[in-house]
Formats: sequence, structure tokens, C-alpha cells
Amino acid sequence: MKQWRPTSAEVWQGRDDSGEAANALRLFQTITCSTTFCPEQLPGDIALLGFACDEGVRRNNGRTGAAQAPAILRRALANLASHAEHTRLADCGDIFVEQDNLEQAQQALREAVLACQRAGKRTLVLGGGHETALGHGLGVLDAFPQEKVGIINLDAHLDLRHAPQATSGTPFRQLAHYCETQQRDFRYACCGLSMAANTQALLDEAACRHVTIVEDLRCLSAPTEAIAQLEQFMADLDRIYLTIDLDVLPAWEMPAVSAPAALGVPCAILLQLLAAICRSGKLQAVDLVEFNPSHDRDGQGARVAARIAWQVARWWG
Ligand SMILES: N=CN[C@@H](CCC(=O)O)C(=O)O
Ligand SMILES: [Mn+2]
Ligand SMILES: [Mn+2]
Repeated sequence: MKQWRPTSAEVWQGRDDSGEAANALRLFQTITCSTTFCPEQLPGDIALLGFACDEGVRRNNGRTGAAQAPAILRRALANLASHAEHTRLADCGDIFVEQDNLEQAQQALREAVLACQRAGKRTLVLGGGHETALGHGLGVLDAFPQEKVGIINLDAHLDLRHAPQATSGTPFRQLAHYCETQQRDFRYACCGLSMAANTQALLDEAACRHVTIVEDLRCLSAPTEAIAQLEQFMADLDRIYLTIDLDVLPAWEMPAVSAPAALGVPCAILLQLLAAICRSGKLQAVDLVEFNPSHDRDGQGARVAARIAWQVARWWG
């Protein structure tokens, strides 16, 4: 695997309670790690991959730092309790960016995701900026060429930008173009969108592409209706790729992103949306992106992000 490195053993550490009982375990004690990239040889059906890259954020004039996220998020996950569902997690290491070559890194991620999916795993990717979604999304589309794959983006932003080169703001436009070349429908829902953070040009682009939009205000005032809208979107799909841009959360819960949200959808509501997506039984791939540890406050953002990833693994049927 190109631009790949195994996870350093010192990342998976935590409090050892195993003297209390055989099942007093935390994630660092149950996760499987490998020194080579061989997903087919790893137990469990969830492959954890890091995408150590923020070149897309830099190109999008954002605040860089997300390249450090995979290691920090693994550390935050390490000490969380491991229940039966968490024993399915296998750490497949990191894909990293070299010399600002974002396109090459996205291609390496695409290949790693495809290999994991072909090995029968679901993929849980820790980004990286939202440029993670291009590599992850392409890998999932490649793995299921005959199926209706839908994208759900929990995000304040559409990320449908028109730009001369790939950035963290362009992944869904790029995925839409890819679907066109493959004569596949582009099925995209953006949930938690802030009207204040997307220009009319982006909203027009979304309308042209028949994007399902669930506004942040709707998630806050009528979460049941927001869930119903997502359920309608999911009904016609075979597989779902869920991408969680952590800037969908309010800044008071998630300060550690490039573009913190003034309003945002709080974690408690986000988990209700997540539960509905997991209930669909169609969830094939999940990522958490845009976490930037250099803007965290006392590890608060890392804890919230880790709890969301932990919950995905617990609810992933
Ligand atoms: N990943 C995408 N970022 C957003 C936010 C940009 C910003 O406000 O700094 C976007 O491009 O729209
Ligand atoms: Mn965003
Ligand atoms: Mn985004």
C-alpha cells in the first residue's frame, strides 16, 4: 500500500482495569493492530483507517492541523470502554500525504478503502480535512459498482465548491463528476447545513444536483422531522457512505475545527440522526473529518469526536 504507515504502538494505551474482572476492558485492550497492510488477515468487520492530511484545508484557506487528528483521535478512543461490538475494530494504520500532493494521497486512500471493503470490512476513517471524502467516497463507489450508494454528509457546509484544484471544499462536486463519468446517480444529502455558511451559488449547485438538504435549524427545532427526511433519502439506497464533518457541532462542543459553528447541531441531536442512519442497516462506511487538535480546548473536542466514533462502532449492525 502506498503512502501507508502502521499505527505506533504507543498510541493505543489507557487505564488497565483488567485486575477487577476479565471483562473490564477498554478499547486499547481489544483493538487489533497490524504492522503490515493486510485487511483480509485481520479479525473483525470494521477497519479503522487514518487519513493524515490537511492539504485540502490549506488549499481552501482554512486553518491547518487536521493531519495530526488520526493519532489524537485514536488516543481519545483508546481509553473508552470496550463492549462486545467494539471487539470488531481492526486498526489498519494511516494513509499520509507527501509533499503537498493531495491527489496522490486521495488515490492512496481510495485504494486502501477499496482493499478493506473487498476484504469484507466496513471502513471507519479518521480524517483529515474534508478532502478525506473524495478518497473514501471513491473507494466505496468502486467497491459497489452496481449498487445505489448514497452519501450522507453531516456538515454545516455543502462542500460542492467549484475550484481549479481539489480542496476540502470540493469533494462532493468531484464525487458528482465521477458519478457522471460512470453513468451513476449522484445521491447526496447534507444534514445540519447552515444557510449562513453557504452562498447562493452553492445552494444553486445543490439544487441542480437534486441534493437533499436538512438545515441546522430544522435539526434543532424538529429532530423527528429531520430524521424522517433522512429516512426518505435512505429508503431507495442499497448502501450508505456517512461523512461527519465535526464543524456541524456547535463551537462550544467542538472548538477544534477549521470553521467552528456559531449555532451548530449539538452532539445529543447528532446522535439521534446517527442512530436512525445505523438503523437503516445500509451503513457501509463512516468518516469523521476536520478535527484540528491545535484548536482544541483541554481535549474537549477530541472527547466528543471519540464518543461519536465509539457510538458508530456500537450501533453499527
Ligand atoms: N471543508 C470545507 N470548508 C468550508 C468552510 C470554509 C470556511 O468557512 O473557512 C467551505 O469550504 O465552505
Ligand atoms: Mn464543514
Ligand atoms: Mn465539510
